[in-house]
Amino acid sequence: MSAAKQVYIAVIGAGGVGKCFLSQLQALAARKPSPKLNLAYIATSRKALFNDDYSAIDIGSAVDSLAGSSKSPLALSQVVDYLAAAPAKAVLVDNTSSQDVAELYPLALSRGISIVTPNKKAFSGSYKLWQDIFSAAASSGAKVYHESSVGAGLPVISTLKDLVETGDKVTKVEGVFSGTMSFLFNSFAPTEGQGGKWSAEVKNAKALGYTEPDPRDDLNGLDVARKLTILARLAGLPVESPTSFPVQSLIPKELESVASGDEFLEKLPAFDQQLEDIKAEAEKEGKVVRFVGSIDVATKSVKVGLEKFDRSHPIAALKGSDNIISFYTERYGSNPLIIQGAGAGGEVTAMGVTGDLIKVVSQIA
Ligand SMILES: NC(=O)C1=CN([C@@H]2O[C@H](COP(=O)(O)OP(=O)(O)OC[C@H]3O[C@@H](n4cnc5c(N)ncnc54)[C@H](OP(=O)(O)O)[C@@H]3O)[C@@H](O)[C@H]2O)C=CC1
Ligand SMILES: N[C@@H](CC=O)C(=O)O
Ligand code: NA
Repeated sequence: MSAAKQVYIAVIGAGGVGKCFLSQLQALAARKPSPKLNLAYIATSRKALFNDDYSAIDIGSAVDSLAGSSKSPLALSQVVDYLAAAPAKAVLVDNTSSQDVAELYPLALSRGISIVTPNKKAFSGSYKLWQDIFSAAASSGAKVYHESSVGAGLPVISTLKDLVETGDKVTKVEGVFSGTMSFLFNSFAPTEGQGGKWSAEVKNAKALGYTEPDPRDDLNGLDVARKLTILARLAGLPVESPTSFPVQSLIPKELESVASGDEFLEKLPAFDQQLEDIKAEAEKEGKVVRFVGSIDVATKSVKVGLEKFDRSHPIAALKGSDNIISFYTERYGSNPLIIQGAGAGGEVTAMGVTGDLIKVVSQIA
C-alpha cells in the first residue's frame, strides 16, 4: 500500500481509556479499512515507543511493549515535529488529562496534525486557547474532534453541533454531566433502600475507572464545570473559564489542602457525616439529592451543584454512571431532546474516541 493510503497515529496516554482505545483501534485496523492505520508513536508520562522510520508498532502488544520500553517520551514539541514529518497525514490521540498536552493542540493543528481526544482541558481552559485551537484547524484544514470530553461516548457534542449548525436556537442545556457524581449519588442516596457510605462509594467509583486520575477533580465540581464550559461555548456563549461561574464543591473544607489524591481518599472516611447530613435533609422532604448543572443561554448563566429531586424524577431515577442531558431549543419546544446513558468508563469513553478517529480518517486521507 502506498504511503498516501496510510494515516499515522500517535497515542499519548495508556491508562483506563487509552488501553480500551488501543483494543478498539486493533479491531478497527484488523478490518483493513482504507487507508491503513499505522500506530507510529505511543507514550505515557514515563515511557515511549516509536521507530525513527515510522514503521508500525504492533497495536495488540503495544501496552506490554511500552511497559518494557527503555525509550523516554519525546518532548511534546518533538512529538509534533515527528508527526509533521511523517510520510502521510497524522492524527494525535490524546488520552491523558494533561494541560501541557492540551496546550500543544494549536501547534499540532497548525502543522496539519489532526487531534482526537477525550481530554477536556483544551476546550475548557482559557477562551483564548479555544480560539487558537479552532483558528489553527481552520487555517490548516486539520481536524479536531473531542466527543468524549462531554458524556463520554454519548453523542452530546455532535448533537449540539448539529442543532447549532442546522440553525436551531439552543435556549437551555441541563442535566447530570458526571458519571462519577451520578454513580456516587445513585449508590449513596438511592431512591429505594439505604445506600453505601460516601467515602466507600468514592473508592468504588475510582476502582470502576469513572473518576478523573485525581478524584478531587470530580468532587470539587470542576469536571462538570469543564463540560458545561465546553457546551456553553458550542452553544455560542464565550465563557471565559470553568471557574467564571458558580460551582459547588463537595470536598470537605478540612481536606482542601491535602497533598495528593491518595491522601485525600485515605482521610475522606472521617468526613462521611457531612454528606450524610445533606442526604438526611433531602430525605426529610421525601426527596433525594443529585449533582446537576445547567446553562441558560438567554441569561448567560451557568451553574453547577447539588439539587433535591422527587424520587420519581428522571434525574433521581438514573442508574450506574448514567448521564442525562436535555437540550431545550426553539425547534424542540417544551419537549427537550434528551440523551441518556453511561457517562464514564473506559470502553464507552474509548468508543467516542475511536468513533472520532474514524470520522477524521475519512476526511483527511
Ligand atoms: N475515565 C472515564 O470514564 C473518562 C475519561 N475521560 C477523559 O479521558 C482522559 C483519560 O482518562 P483515564 O484513562 O481515565 O485516565 P488514567 O489516569 O487512567 O490514564 C491517563 C494516562 O495518561 C498518561 N499521561 C498523563 N499525563 C501525561 C503526559 N503529560 N504525557 C504522557 N502521558 C501522560 C498517564 O501516564 P502515567 O501513568 O505514566 O502518568 C496514563 O497512561 C482524561 O482526560 C479524562 O478526563 C473522559 C470521559 C470519561
Ligand atoms: N470523571 C469523569 C469522566 C468523564 O468525563 C466523570 O465521572 O464523568
Ligand atoms: Na460525548
